[in-house]
Amino acid sequence: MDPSPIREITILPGRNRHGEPERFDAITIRSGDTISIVGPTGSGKSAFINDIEVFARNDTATGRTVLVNGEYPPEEFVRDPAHKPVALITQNTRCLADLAVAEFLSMHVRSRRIADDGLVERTIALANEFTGEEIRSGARMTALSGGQTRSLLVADAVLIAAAPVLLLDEVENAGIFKERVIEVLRAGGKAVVFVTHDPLVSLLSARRIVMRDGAVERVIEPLDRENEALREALRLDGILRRMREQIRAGDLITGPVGA
Ligand SMILES: Nc1ncnc2c1ncn2[C@@H]1O[C@H](COP(=O)(O)OP(=O)(O)OP(=O)(O)O)[C@@H](O)[C@H]1O
Repeated sequence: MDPSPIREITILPGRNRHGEPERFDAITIRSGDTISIVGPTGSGKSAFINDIEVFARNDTATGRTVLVNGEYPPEEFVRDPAHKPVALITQNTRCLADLAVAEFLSMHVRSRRIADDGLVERTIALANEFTGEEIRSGARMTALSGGQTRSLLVADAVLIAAAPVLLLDEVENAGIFKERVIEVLRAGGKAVVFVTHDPLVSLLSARRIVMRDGAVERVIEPLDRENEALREALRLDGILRRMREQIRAGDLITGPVGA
């Protein structure tokens, strides 16, 4: 029998790097939530999402505990990839299967016993909404670029694994359209937690967790107080995106850039 659906994931405080207790009560993640984890290098951002990925029970370096629907999660959530409700995608996520993209996805569809003929094509189409470099169904998985691989794995996590919670560890640096990813995840009722150094991703998230010294230092919910900053970040991101494309295409960038 399938474990009951996830309503919420709760993170209970642990300790900072010096063994002192963290000063938050509990952080709850629900469907549709967008959360960014920010803070200096080495402040414990990845450790925070790794605690969620492994459903920590005071058994990791941070001493945090992660509950599902207010209880310790069932064993399948932790051990069985087919039931795991959390998908973690990092910059280092690589695919070792030497298969064509469509074969790889079909294998995943079959292993989950999903009867849906168009699912593989829809997954590739969704991945192509996330990346500017088109992924073709016949391409080898091992030949995809970093941005293509992560776009495909996000699309796979959304449509085939159907994970309700996505943890994305600094995936934005490598050729992914972050706005589109956030839009799709939000519309699909996913909860998404980003570890990020990118101001736009942080501003697009509804909540921001600030890490320092291995601990959660603050949880910020800006509501609409950052709307102006968000508008500006979107404008600047658009300029940078166009420049990146022109540079990649070998063009010389002349004339006004702010249009
Ligand atoms: N509360 C803690 N107690 C003890 N060790 C911790 C704690 N939090 C994080 N660490 C350890 O500190 C190191 C750095 O943490 P982490 O990789 O999570 O930082 P980060 O903010 O993701 O850094 P970067 O921005 O460079 O990716 C890791 O080895 C991690 O296991």
